[in-house]
Amino acid sequence: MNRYLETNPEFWSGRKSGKKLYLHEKVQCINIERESLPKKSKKSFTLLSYACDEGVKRNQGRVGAFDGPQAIRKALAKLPNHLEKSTSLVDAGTLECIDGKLENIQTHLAEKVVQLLQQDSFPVLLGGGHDIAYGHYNGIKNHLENNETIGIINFDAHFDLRTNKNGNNSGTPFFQIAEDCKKDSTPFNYLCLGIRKDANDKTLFKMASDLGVSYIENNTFKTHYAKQVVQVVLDFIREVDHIYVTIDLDGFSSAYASGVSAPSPMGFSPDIVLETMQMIIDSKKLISLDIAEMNPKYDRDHQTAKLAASLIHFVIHQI
Ligand SMILES: N=CN[C@@H](CCC(=O)O)C(=O)O
Ligand SMILES: [Mn+2]
Ligand SMILES: [Mn+2]
Repeated sequence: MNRYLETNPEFWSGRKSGKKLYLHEKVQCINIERESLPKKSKKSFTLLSYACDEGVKRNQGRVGAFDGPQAIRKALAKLPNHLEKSTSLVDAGTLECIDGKLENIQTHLAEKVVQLLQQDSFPVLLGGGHDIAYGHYNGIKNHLENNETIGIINFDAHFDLRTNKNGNNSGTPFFQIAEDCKKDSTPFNYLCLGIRKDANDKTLFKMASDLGVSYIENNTFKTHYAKQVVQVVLDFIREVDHIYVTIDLDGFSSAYASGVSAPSPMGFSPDIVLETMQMIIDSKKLISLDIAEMNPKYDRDHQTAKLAASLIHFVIHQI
């Protein structure tokens, strides 16, 4: 069984201004099984949590990502609110995987994503293992018309193109999407930014090459090589109708993000991620976002949760 829980507004706490100066004062907690999202807002962002580390466990990783969404929410609550009054920020609650039935929660997540997109809200999904991506992508796909194309941009140290012949896990989501694309005769548009040669074996590089995956390795995914990065990203964006962005926190250097299952000592830095995100936002094609692999158990001084919160803060204020 997996279950849906609405968020207790008390989870959103911080400095009190009485003037909505902070996000905890701006956010509205809604039970999306029973209520609709606010209607009159010009822009709308909806946070939805995926509390699940079953995929990490199956992939032999360090568990703890179940508590990731709550750690991000706590950090986000304290950040200042610069959103327009007419913009809504909703916390639509949490899907919890409590019985190990990962495949069910991915289906449930896809249904919820459809629901948010149909109400014209921009989904911000909080993970949870990177298996969040399979449910998330399916929600976007089910919402769109058949002929509309989706480009996936994954900020990650890993391709996550492992086969799911023994079940879905945090290392298989993009392989599964590629297989579905083959079945549906639709293109598989996948760009990975920050791939580590020391964290993906030869079979994964071969799989990426066989599937026509575009990627930039972590030694080039730096502001120093901004020109090259811009070229690759813009070329990718041009070819698709919509962009789904997924940020695996383990792509960041562990100097910034220790709180993950599989840390990257020589991962990327926040500045190149922000530059790339700005480009994606400017394209007006960004349809949905998730942040995956947050694992508070290994976080130092809440730095990873704060980094995740700052990334979300950036996106919701730049769109
Ligand atoms: N989502 C993470 N996937 C990585 C984990 C790597 C590791 O455990 O070291 C992967 O399967 O490649
Ligand atoms: Mn990763
Ligand atoms: Mn990943």
